[in-house]
Amino acid sequence: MSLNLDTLRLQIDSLDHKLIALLNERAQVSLDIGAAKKDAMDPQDEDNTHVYIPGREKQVFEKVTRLNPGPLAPESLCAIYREIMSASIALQKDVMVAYLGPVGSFSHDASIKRFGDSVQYASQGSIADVFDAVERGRCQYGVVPFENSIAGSVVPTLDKFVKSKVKIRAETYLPVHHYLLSKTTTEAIRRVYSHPVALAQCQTFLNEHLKGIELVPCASTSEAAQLASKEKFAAAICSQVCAEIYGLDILHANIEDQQDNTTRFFIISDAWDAPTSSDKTLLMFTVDHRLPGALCDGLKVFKDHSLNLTKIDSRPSLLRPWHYVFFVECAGVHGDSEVMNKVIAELHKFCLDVKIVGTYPDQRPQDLN
Ligand SMILES: O=C(O)C(=O)C[C@]1(C(=O)O)C=C[C@@H](O)C=C1
Repeated sequence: MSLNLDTLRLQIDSLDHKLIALLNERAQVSLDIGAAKKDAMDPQDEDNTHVYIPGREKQVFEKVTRLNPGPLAPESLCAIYREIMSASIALQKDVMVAYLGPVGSFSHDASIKRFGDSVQYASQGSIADVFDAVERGRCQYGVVPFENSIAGSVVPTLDKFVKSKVKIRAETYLPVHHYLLSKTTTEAIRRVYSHPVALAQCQTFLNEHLKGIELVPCASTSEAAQLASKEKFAAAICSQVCAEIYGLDILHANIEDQQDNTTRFFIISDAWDAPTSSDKTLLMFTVDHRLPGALCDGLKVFKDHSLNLTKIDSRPSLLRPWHYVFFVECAGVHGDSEVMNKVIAELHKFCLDVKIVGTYPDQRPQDLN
């Protein structure tokens, strides 16, 4: 038995030898890719080289899943590759990612799942601060929540897109499970902290277990946990990891109204990336309310080009009173394509302030496609 175990461990040692050599060989190629990317840039602009290529990463994950003969679970192999590519990014360039913090927020989780452990992260106090960090160049990438499957659009993110110059470079979907954390018992809670979008996802639970208790909106779910940890009779609705980070007890698990609760995040930056085999594009335009049927005419442009709409929303324009900005996302088209150029030109006939907010590889989970 013990001889067998020793022999098997020798086999693992020998395989690790080969794995380490191969991983470093891959890392060397990645460094060469980094140098090639820099070479392709204007020397004045080298600092703006993009090392994070979401379309290429999607291809790598698809390839790895396809090639996997087992017994490794596909999720395990993808997690390993997440870290391989994270290290690859860090070798090519120091990358800083802004997220809505503090640590333990769902934005933090989404960021780590997207960029891995080898890049650096900068916690921000609000969604607006994430946009600012990217716009001012303090961070090359930022991660912001865009919409939730129960609570709908995240309004501060939509409103920032109206004024900001940042572009959407990638999207990512995160399954979201909420926990009620506290230092006291459910019966003794006097106040519940959380992000308004998280509170909206737990209406049924709150009505059943904490009816009439004061609900305090916060900038993030992890800030809620931080605040609850400083009070004796407070609780937070947040992620499970906040229990350990902020020293709170788990009183109730999975308290969201629907178990398939999912939040979509955008990775924002100063530029989007080249087309892939399957992209989506988010556009924004203002409708001239003096023209009857202007919105209808605007939407017909997408129909005329056989573009499937995957999201539509509107917000007050913030630039002109009683004008509305419409956000329209369409699938199967890249922002730099000829079709999109035609769509933009036609939209200009009925709409004001037409702009592409971003274009990114379609990352919808299989069951949403
Ligand atoms: O293909 C590239 O452009 C790379 O930089 C290589 C690589 C990888 O390690 O596979 C690393 C980072 C990118 O986000 C995508 C892929």
